[in-house]
Amino acid sequence: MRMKGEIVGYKRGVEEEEEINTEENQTEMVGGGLVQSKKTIVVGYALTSKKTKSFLQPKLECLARAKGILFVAIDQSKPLSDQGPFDIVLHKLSGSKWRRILEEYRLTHPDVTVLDPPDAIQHVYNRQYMLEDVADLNLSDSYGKVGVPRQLVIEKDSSSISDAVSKAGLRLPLVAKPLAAKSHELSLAYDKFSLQMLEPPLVLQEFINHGGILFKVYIVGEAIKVVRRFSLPDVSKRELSKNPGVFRFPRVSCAAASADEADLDPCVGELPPRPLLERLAKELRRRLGLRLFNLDIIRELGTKDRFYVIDINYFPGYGKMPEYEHIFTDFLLSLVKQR
Ligand SMILES: Nc1ncnc2c1ncn2[C@@H]1O[C@H](COP(=O)(O)OP(=O)(O)OP(=O)(O)O)[C@@H](O)[C@H]1O
Ligand SMILES: O=P(O)(O)O[C@H]1[C@H](OP(=O)(O)O)[C@@H](OP(=O)(O)O)[C@@H](O)[C@@H](O)[C@@H]1OP(=O)(O)O
Ligand SMILES: [Mg+2]
Ligand SMILES: [Mg+2]
Repeated sequence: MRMKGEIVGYKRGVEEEEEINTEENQTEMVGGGLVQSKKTIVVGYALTSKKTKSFLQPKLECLARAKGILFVAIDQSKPLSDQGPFDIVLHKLSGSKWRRILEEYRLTHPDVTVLDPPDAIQHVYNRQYMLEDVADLNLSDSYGKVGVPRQLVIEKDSSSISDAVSKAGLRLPLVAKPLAAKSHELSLAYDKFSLQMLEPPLVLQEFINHGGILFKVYIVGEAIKVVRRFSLPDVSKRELSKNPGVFRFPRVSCAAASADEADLDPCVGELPPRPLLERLAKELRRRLGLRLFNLDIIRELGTKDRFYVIDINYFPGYGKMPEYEHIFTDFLLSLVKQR
């Protein structure tokens, strides 16, 4: 058991350090310098080794330590309640066994913040439901309109896809995405005949021309950070008629380079209006019950303010988000303050 974990003797004056207003927070003068002893915030993490490497970079751990936050790896071979005690549990692991462990832990440790609830994460791991809340929200104000592309779920039977597409009135080209959001093999279908080559279960989504630029909107609690990435290029009517077939992309988004420094047509590269994103993020945080996620948003080509959310990812690659170490540590501190 951790005895009221404390960092003792930490010298103030580190630029990034912030005051933590907890009762345990004490300061005292020692040897002429202001030395602080305060409660350490212990964050247990259960992440894949890939995620640990990309997320838990030295710059994050260093700044966290300076702010009194300690990251501790969760040992999956031991009972969770025998570890810690944690103030926060950060996780992104798959499997029903892990989900059950976490659910039980949440019930027996209501004072620990589990980021995020397993059920809420499962909801966005299925592309059938992932965008439902965005569609229901139907956000439209003076800053713009946010929707989702029309889509159709195909559970099985590839021979029926063409009929289902006609019946639903979906327009080609269509993006075919595996139903499981953690699978990233995408296809672009240019003609109806080729649709039978696709392998269900999948969602078929209308492809929206967007000038080849995508906005990644990273959300960390109340904080929002937007970056530009290169995306799939537009498909012209001419191309559509001349190139029948299905084009497969093993992992489109992974290869997508940052477009923040690119010389872009302002009509394409201009970031979505901040107030619109603030409203969208606030609503989705509440409706999805998540605090750590990102949205892939595109602007329909030829429009100024018609946006589509095409993907939502739980605990995305924050290591690629500018200033993530500041944003993330501030967020962790705010969680403890709120309590
Ligand atoms: N409806 C659409 N219209 C236009 N382009 C799209 C559409 N859906 C997907 N794309 C393009 O395909 C890429 C991958 O799609 P999506 O983001 O849904 O896949 P993903 O594998 O879940 O990505 P990530 O790695 O972000 O989780 C997008 O980044 C975008 O370039
Ligand atoms: O690996 P990366 O750092 O690129 O992060 C990606 C992350 O992979 P990881 O969490 O498994 O590492 C993906 O998660 P899964 O779909 O596999 O759950 C997904 O969230 C992507 O959207 C992230 O890319 P980003 O959207 O931030 O560009
Ligand atoms: Mg994506
Ligand atoms: Mg995704």
